[in-house]
Amino acid sequence: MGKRIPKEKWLPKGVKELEPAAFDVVRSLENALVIAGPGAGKTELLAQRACYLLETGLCPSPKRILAISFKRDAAKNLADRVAKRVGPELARRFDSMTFDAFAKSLVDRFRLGIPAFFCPTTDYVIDFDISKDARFRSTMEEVVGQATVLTQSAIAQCRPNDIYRRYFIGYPLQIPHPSNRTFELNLALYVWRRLLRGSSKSALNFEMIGRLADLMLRHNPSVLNALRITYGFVFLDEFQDTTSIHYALTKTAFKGSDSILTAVGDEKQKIMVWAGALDGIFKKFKDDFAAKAFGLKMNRRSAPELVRVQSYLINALEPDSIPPEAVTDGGKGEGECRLLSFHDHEIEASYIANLVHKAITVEKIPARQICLLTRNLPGKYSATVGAELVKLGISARLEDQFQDLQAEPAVEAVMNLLKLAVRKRSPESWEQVVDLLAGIAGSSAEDDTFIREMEKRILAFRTEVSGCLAAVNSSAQLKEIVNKCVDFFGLPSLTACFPQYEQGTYLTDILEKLADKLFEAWNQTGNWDGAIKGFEGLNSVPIMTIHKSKGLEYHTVIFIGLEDSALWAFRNSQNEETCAFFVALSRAITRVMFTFCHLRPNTRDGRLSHQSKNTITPLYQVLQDAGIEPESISNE
Ligand SMILES: Nc1ncnc2c1ncn2[C@@H]1O[C@H](COP(=O)(O)OP(=O)(O)OP(=O)(O)O)[C@@H](O)[C@H]1O
Repeated sequence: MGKRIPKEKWLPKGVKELEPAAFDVVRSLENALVIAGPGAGKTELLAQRACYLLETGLCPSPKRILAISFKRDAAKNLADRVAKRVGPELARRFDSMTFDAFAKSLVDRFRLGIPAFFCPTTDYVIDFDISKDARFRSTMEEVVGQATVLTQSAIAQCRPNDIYRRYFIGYPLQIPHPSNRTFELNLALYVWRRLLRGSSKSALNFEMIGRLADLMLRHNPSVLNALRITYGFVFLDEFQDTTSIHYALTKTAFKGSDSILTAVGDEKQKIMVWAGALDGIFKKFKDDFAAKAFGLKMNRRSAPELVRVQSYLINALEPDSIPPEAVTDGGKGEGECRLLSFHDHEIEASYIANLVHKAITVEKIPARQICLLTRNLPGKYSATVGAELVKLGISARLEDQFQDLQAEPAVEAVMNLLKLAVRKRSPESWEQVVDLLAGIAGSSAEDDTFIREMEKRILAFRTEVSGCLAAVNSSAQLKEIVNKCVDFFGLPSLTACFPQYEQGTYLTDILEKLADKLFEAWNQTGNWDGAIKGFEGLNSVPIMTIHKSKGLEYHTVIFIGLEDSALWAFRNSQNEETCAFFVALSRAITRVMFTFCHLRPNTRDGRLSHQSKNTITPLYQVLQDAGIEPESISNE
């Protein structure tokens, strides 16, 4: 175990300095709310704070830190940053997960503490479609006749979305149910019951799981107490996107406790309103948790020119806010923002492909650092560019199929073993495998006897897997090897370390996906090293939606389709589409481009359609105010 660092001697890790306000938050022992713009270092601040609390002993064993993020890759990213800095032993007390994973872990571990009416079966299935209109209507129809009031005609009068919004999302579950139930509440309770008990396995979505976790905590003071004692510190990243369900759970879990909460967020990046992000969440948090507010003024991500352009948009979104300051000696260059206008998507594709090619071959920017962004439907918007890139020998891939998968700890564990089997040297994988084995054995990765024993095991296993990989010629065979890797750690041990794998078929599903994707990559490259790199996307240009790009950053960002039809929900300079545009703009470190095509295949039937930019004129206006004029690019 490393030595404790005295509080006054502790210094930030891996960065030269922190803004004074950020340093104050890192060392704060009261609830805090950090509101700051993109690239201000909010996530970094949380990572530093975790190091501070763990290394100085302010979060002493067995106390833990709970960090909640919105996306699995963001949670993993934060966990990795902390582990790298404090080492595996201290990092074991840093639990970084999504809200959904947190709620699910509570439901899975304390399922029997959920009052009987709402208690799901152990093997419940996750069903993302429950709330879809037609599906919810048919579940409503399935409860016809279960109570005298539940007649077909009465149910037909109810709108599925209203019932779902009011009683699945908006209504804190209660036991006993109020006696003066309205018809709608009655119906909703029967629908809950149907989903919980209608077949041998309950069907739940994550919103329902959030509600059940909240209910369980409200009914089990001992579990609530244990949770509060365990988590002395709680971090909430991307707090602007907190939904009513997430917030209710946060309040039930930690309001009035001794746990110290740190929330960080940016109202201008609020792009989850469609998913239920709460209005006025910062004020609610400040009031409910008596949190002290902090602001950060730097933008440490983007080059000065980009920070300058961003400040015009910030002014449109939040006229009263103070413009951010750029870091000028950050080695990012001056920065470049361009607005490109094309006659059609083919000219656009060839221009972008050439530009990406030049960036990779001449400027030596890694493909992974060049991101193609779209508002929605990235497969459709990037299809022509993708084909052009292939012609130039550049691989590009849709990240949505990989992002979550790669963030899974089981996938990381298996990939580390495969890397050891395929590559002569892979010190990072070696270290991570040893750390995981040490975690499983409850041993120390610095214990010599343990290390020697593990080395022998790993070396023998690596030889065995290496032989198996050489003989693979089907995805089924690869699945067997993947399972072998899981057995190497031991399934029960792995699930004990990562309780998310205890319930249902989740682990099997992700391991199957891993084997399929890896096999696909092997088919493309013909060798296992290439397949691993292909799976990890190390040599591919990532393609994703703005939502998937949250929290990420790239040297170059190319946003395809700054058009009315892509940003169809745009209403004014302060609505969610403007925030989405802001997120896109602020992902770039050095260079950002937005494209417009007069003719582009529409996303419904692929026919060429005329595109307009009338509704989103205010966005163009902001760019123009910043001095960014459209460049008309013709076919050369
Ligand atoms: N104190 C610092 N010194 C140097 N670099 C920093 C510092 N803080 C953050 N960074 C770097 O700046 C970039 C942005 O940091 P981070 O992702 O934490 O910002 P953020 O505020 O969470 O951004 P966003 O809200 O846009 O996702 C990262 O590359 C990070 O490593």
